[in-house]
Amino acid sequence: MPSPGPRTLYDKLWDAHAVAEDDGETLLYVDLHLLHEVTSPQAFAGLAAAGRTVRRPERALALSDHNVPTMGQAAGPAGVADAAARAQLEALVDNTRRFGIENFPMGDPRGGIVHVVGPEQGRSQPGMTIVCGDSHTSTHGAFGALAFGIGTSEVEHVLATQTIRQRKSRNMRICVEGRLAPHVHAKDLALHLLGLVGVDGATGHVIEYAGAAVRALSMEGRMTLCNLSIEMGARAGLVAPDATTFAYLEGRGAAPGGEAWTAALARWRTLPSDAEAVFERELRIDAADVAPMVSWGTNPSQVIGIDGRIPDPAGLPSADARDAAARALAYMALLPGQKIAGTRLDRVFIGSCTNSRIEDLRIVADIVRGRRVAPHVRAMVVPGSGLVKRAAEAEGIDAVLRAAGFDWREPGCSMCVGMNPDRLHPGERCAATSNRNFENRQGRGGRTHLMSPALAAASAIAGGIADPASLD
Ligand SMILES: CC(C)[C@H](C(=O)O)[C@@H](O)C(=O)O
Ligand code: SF4
Repeated sequence: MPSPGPRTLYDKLWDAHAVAEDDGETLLYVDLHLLHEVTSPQAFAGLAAAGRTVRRPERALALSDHNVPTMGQAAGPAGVADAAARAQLEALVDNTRRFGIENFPMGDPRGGIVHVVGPEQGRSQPGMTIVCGDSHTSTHGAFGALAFGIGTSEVEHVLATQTIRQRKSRNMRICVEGRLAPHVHAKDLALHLLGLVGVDGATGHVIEYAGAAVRALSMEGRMTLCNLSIEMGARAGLVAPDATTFAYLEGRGAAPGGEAWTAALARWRTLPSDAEAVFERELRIDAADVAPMVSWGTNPSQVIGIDGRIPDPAGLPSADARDAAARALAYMALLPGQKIAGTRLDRVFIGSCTNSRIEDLRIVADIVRGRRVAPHVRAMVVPGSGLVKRAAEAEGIDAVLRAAGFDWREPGCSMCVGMNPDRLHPGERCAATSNRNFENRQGRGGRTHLMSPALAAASAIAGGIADPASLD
């Protein structure tokens, strides 16, 4: 049932996919179902046990990313030492073969992190509904697609029916006017917004990012921004499709070609929110107020600018916030009032579905070219896909990184999450370009500071948390 009157981008996506209503819930048609090895084995097992088939196998794509080691991938799943990881990787190969789903297995050059590969292959397109058993599915909203994470039982439901039950969220718009300063990137904007909105401040909402500073972002930047929407509690993040979106998609594998491209463009141009559309919540910020950001705590809203000092829990408004901050500081081994810049690091991790695309790696290479990683730091760069890796190698980025002392790895989630051999040791402090700094996430007792690739690169060189401007 189309909503009456002017509609937002979200309303339009919703209306175009609603196939039935029941008791306040809507059954939405799913255009693209992305799968990975961790949240799909039970779904396939359930499907097989019920004697069901996959309704539209051509609308699914499977990737192996969380469990894969980032060295020696050519050996395939059989070469994975951890038995549980190996079983999940092998199950994905078997299940996709059995049900006729396209799969880029471990070691396939087209493979990599699901949220990097979908867009790269041209599978993620404006106007679509996209789901995956993974919270950071919000990334694909950068294309003007309604993209959100689902649970394993829902993965089974989508496999069987190509639909998903949903309750409609409220519309929220974040307008970012003006221009980001030099060395300030989409990641800084996302962390800045997290600091303002909080980790559950956007619960029950779908956020549309708008304004001149968002329009000026590349597709890579928009993906980084939408990726972190889930950390604010939002159901999804969205950017209206425009010339930047179309230029990124034109000629990409699965993107429409010829007359279908012209028809798609005409359709996609109708998607942006109507001028009179109403958003239940609006937030406006000036891009010039966004500093290079760093997290100091154990959730991604606990952030400060690179020139800032660690906050004093005693100054926080509620008992809960004071307790959370005190606990975070104890875990992170940081003191109130301490400057964040200069905090000594053991490790640097550049990668993850937040920041492992070619543009991210170019930024890193530009900063570290001709410099050396500090001797006490172990730094690694993990491209988001095999194709990002190849593109970087064709540009000589790998050579620049290796010469600076970085480890250059094969694609995967890697040290974003401790599900593969790339982990922090207890007590190690790491600058990371990923999206979650939860306790023990990068390895038991590991301490994570979230930041942009630019800051992570500068920090690797300086040996402690550093502003790239300090190297200029
Ligand atoms: C393993 C997976 C279910 C999880 C997610 O949903 O986000 C992971 O990708 C993460 O980033 O924590
Ligand atoms: S890179 Fe990290 S955040 Fe992204 S899907 Fe993998 S584990 Fe999740």
